[in-house]
Amino acid sequence: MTDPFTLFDQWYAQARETEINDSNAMALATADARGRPSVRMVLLKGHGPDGFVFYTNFEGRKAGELLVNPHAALLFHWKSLRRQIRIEGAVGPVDDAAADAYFASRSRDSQLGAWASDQSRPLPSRNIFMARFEEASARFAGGPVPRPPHWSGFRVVPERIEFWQDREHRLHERRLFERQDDGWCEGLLYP
Ligand SMILES: Cc1cc2nc3c(=O)[nH]c(=O)nc-3n(C[C@H](O)[C@H](O)[C@H](O)COP(=O)(O)O)c2cc1C
Ligand SMILES: Cc1ncc(COP(=O)(O)O)c(CN)c1O
Repeated sequence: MTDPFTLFDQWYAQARETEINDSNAMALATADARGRPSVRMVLLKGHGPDGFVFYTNFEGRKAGELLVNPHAALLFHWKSLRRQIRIEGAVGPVDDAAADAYFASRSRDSQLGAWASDQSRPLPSRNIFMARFEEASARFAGGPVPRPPHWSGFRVVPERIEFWQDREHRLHERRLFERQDDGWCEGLLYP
C-alpha cells in the first residue's frame, strides 16, 4: 500500500511544474464554536508525516476559530492537472523554533507587514496601514525584524487524505487514506 505522503509528494512535485503560480496555495476551512464554517486561501510552507503547515496572524479570524475549534480541512485544486487533494485533521501550533526560522526566511517588507497588520480587524483607511508599516520600519531600522509574538504557524495533522483525479465522463478516481493505529488504510470512493 502506498502511503499518502509519498503520493502527496508526487502530485505536489507535478503541480510545481505545471501550475503557473502558487502551486502551494490551498483553501483552509475552519469553523467557529457554533460550527459555522469559513474558508480562505493560505500557502503551504512545510509538510510531511507530521502534518501540513501554514503561517498566519494568531489574532485574526481563522486563528480565533482554530483556537476554539482546533480542526480544519485543506483543499488543493490543481486546475491544469485536473486534480484535487482534500485533507482533514486536528490542528495545533508549530513550535517557536520553526516559526522563527520560517519568519527569518521572509522578505524584510513581509516581516514588517506582519507587525503592521491587525489581521481581520476593520481598517479605517489604507493610509493608516501604510503609516503602521512605516512605524514598524523605523522601529526595527538597522537590525533584524523579530517575529511578532502574534505571528506563527499552524500544523494540520491529517486523519483523512483524499486524492481526486479527473477522468472522462465524470468517471473520476477517488483514493481515500484514513489514519488507522500507526498506519493508514486505503480505499476507493464512488465519484
Ligand atoms: C493565494 C493566497 C495565499 C494566501 N496565503 C496566506 C497565508 O499563508 N497566510 C495568511 O495569513 N493569509 C494568506 N492569504 C490571505 C488569506 O486568504 C486571508 O485573506 C487572510 O489570512 C485573513 O483571513 P481570516 O480573516 O480568515 O483570518 C492568502 C491569500 C491568497 C489569495
Ligand atoms: C497575509 C499573508 N501572510 C502570510 C502569507 C504567506 O506567505 P509568505 O510567508 O510567503 O508571505 C501570505 C501569502 N499570500 C499572506 O497574504
